[in-house]
Amino acid sequence: MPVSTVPLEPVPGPRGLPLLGNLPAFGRDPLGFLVRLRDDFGDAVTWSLGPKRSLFLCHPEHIAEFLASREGTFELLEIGWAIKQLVGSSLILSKGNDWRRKRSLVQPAVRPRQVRSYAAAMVECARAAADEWQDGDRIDVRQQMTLITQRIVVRTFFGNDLGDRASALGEAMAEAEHAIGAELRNMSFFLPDWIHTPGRRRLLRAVATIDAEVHRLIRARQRSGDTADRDDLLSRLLAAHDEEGRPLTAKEVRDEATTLWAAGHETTSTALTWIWYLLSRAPEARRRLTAELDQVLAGRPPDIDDYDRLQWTRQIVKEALRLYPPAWLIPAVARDGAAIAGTRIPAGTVVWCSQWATHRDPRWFPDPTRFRPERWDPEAPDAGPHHAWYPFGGGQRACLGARFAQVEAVLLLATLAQRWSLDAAPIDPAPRVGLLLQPAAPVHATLRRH
Ligand code: HEM
Repeated sequence: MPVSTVPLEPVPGPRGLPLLGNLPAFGRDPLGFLVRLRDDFGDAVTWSLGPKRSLFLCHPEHIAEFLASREGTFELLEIGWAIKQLVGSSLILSKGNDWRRKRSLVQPAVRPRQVRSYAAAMVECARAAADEWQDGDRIDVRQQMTLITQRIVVRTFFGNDLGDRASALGEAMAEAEHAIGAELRNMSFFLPDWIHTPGRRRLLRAVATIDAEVHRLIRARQRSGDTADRDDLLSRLLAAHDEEGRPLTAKEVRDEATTLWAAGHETTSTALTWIWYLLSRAPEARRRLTAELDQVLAGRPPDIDDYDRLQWTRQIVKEALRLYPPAWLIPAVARDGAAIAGTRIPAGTVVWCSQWATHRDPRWFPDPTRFRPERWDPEAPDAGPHHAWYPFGGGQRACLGARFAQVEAVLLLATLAQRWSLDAAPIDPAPRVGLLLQPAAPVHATLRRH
């Protein structure tokens, strides 16, 4: 585990209200609040979220050490009833040995070799969408990107088994995600579990549809017994065995597949929405993108071997993930013995770091609010220490789908930008805060065929 060489000297942050602490200020403008903590107080700021003592970390070395120690001296912050309904007891909510077992069983389904086998489906789904577009059409970018990432999930996770049930499952998933987002935004996660608001009832109905569909697919696969011959994610999960030879149960397979779906498609479609928005305002970056696609692909569709060759395309994705990281906050609760840079953190303290605050820190990224993919040029990098960029988190609990997501974003951008130019209308660049950082208003773009 990396141990920080930068001393940790926590200082008190802004004064808060009795009982509520800084919760109202945080609730009003979470992103602005965190940036003010960083600018006005420094690298390690204590503040309070209701009665809970919190510590906000801003220095990349402290953040790296914090992320790396989470499976030892920190534990997950409980995030409530709604997410549990969707993901059950999946690895994302598990701890200790249970988490280790599940992570090791799920990992093979998304490791780089496996992602290679999903790449063709990613490109096909993007091409199918690009075929449906018409010159001059005005599209809702997020809606279109979500449609494509949903199709990719359906294909790469379940093969072609879903048939015409794909849209029912997709709609149920979208409904469940919407209900969870609303629960977080309305702060209803503070309500006791037994209170079923209309939003919670909608969530339960959507989850019932998801359960029925996914269990139907699992039973069909188990009956046909052909998981070894198939390359989709569901087959990989059904074929996985732990060290003692135990497979995942059907319920565990359902929980992990649903988690990967939920964790994996809206994050990527959000990232792509920001990418198109940023490219619309960066003509030089677009020109370089077109030139790279012409030179590397010469009119043919991209494949997985192009991923490494599409250097500028990857830089665009990386820079967009810096400026608008879909996941923007990582909390964990200190246990006995927690320490960072040798300084003890009292048990029960909620420790936070925020990709938004670190990625926009001028010490690590000069001119931090500007979209400059060239800062990632391999010959002349102009970006801070390695850990100053962490859209996928870090340490043992780092995003399991980071490779999947990056390959998907690069191949989708290449496939679509090869044929289409998107001119997005300006919107307020400040994002809307929810589980993910979304554009505050729909991003509408006019399509122009190359
Ligand atoms: C741009 C897209 C994505 C972003 C920005 C993103 C970001 C993140 C972040 C920040 C975490 C928490 C990491 C930590 O606590 O250190 C995470 C966890 C996770 N992500 Fe992603 N993710 C993306 C795409 C995906 C995809 C495509 C999948 C699956 C196919 C996925 C599956 C997961 C899982 C399973 C976890 C939980 C890991 C664990 O607790 O052990 N993510 N992701």
